[in-house]
Amino acid sequence: MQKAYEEIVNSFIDDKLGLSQSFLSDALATQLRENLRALNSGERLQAASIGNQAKRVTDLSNRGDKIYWLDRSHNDKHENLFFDLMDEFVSYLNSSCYTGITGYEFHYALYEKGTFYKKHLDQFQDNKSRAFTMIMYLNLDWKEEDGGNLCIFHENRTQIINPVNGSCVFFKSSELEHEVLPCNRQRLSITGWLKTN
Ligand SMILES: O=C(O)CCC(=O)C(=O)O
Ligand SMILES: [Fe+2]
Repeated sequence: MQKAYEEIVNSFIDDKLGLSQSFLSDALATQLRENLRALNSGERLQAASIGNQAKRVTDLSNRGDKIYWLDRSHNDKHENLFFDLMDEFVSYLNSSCYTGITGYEFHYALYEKGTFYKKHLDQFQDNKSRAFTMIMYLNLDWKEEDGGNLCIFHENRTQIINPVNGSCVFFKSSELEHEVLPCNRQRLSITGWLKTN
């Protein structure tokens, strides 16, 4: 995994946007995709909200994905393998880049056809604990006509990311505004935040 971690850190240093095309193994991506599909079939996903605590509201004009928080207490073998990978990545970041990450949170996200997430920043105004955003994609054979690109708004250009299976993006949650364009087919991912105190 060291190579994927280095790819992320090097592209983050160069460009504020860490990127690896092969962060999740095919086997783990397949298992997580199956988990997410099963949760969706069992109607376990919830409409995502915007805002924090008391200000939390569902607002489909801004955000149409459905989510489910991962947790080690689910005792799901594949979720736990995912957390093992995140623990390893956080140790790598803290030891090689002194990032001081003390926690994290991750949710599955499913965008049905026609849904999107308008331009936003991931850090809440009243809580700065989200230091880095990570997004990992679980979509096989994603094509241009499927839409659903992640647009990253840099100072003077927009970077377009395809939500390709196993790939990962990583950026500072307070820094880069971003948007998910409308999807023309179901779009699956895991999104999370690495936190500092
Ligand atoms: O799925 C993506 O590409 C981005 C998701 C996102 O911006 C978020 O959940 O905050
Ligand atoms: Fe976001």
